[in-house]
Amino acid sequence: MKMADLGDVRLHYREDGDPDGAPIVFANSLGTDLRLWDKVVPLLPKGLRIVRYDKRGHGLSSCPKGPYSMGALVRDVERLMELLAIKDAMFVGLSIGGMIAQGLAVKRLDLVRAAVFSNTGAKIGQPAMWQDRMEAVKASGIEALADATMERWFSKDFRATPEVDVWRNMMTRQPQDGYLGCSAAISGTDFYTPTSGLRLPVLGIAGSEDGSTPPDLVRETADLVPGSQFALIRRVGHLPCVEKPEEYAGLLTKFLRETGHV
Ligand SMILES: O=C(O)CC1=CCC(=O)O1
Repeated sequence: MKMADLGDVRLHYREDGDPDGAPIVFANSLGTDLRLWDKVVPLLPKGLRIVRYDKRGHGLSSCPKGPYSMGALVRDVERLMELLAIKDAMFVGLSIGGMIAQGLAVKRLDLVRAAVFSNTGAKIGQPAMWQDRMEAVKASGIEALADATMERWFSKDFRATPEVDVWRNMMTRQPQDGYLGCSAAISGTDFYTPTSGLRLPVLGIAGSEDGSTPPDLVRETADLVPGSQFALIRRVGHLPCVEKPEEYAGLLTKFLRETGHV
């Protein structure tokens, strides 16, 4: 376990693979921590430097007082990558992690050589929806959102398995202030214009049963970047890396090869 002290925040991160290999950085979604990628990491090609981290207010990272801005979330990973001397990475971001990927690529193309916009959007939901969600959490805790969230995160088949409780517990055990802080950041983000200016290899990944960022939104977001690719994983919800890790890792491996990372 490693902790990066970035001044106003301490980020928990983990490195796997070859420290001298081509870097791939993973950013996870609202209500999850870096274990989101546990099933995918062992399926990636050997020889990569694999870095994942808990964004502020999540997992084992510190939880500064909110609300957070998307700019702060982007700055956190920018500073983490600088600290770890990582450049030219493949950046894989899921949901809010995919927003962080867009923001980081816009700001620091030297850090991001290629990006995966997984189950994300240039804009996710409407401010009124996020306001309702934040009020429900303030009134009754994250638990109040858990049942509806599992329906967005997972397909019907997966929800019938006992594993769904693992992810439900992960969500409900995130710090409430971290969940609220990141919700505020999503609510305030509209990347349509900046993402349209990006010029780098992009792969959009969507889940056919994603109740949070439906395939059309992911495709529309990837399409903002000329030459981007799009892949649909069938019979999965918002977290395809959990439901179909082999297919997900297969898409990443193909993209890593095409972009010269392996
Ligand atoms: O909770 C959800 O609906 C899923 C989600 C939206 C943004 C994010 O990061 O996760």
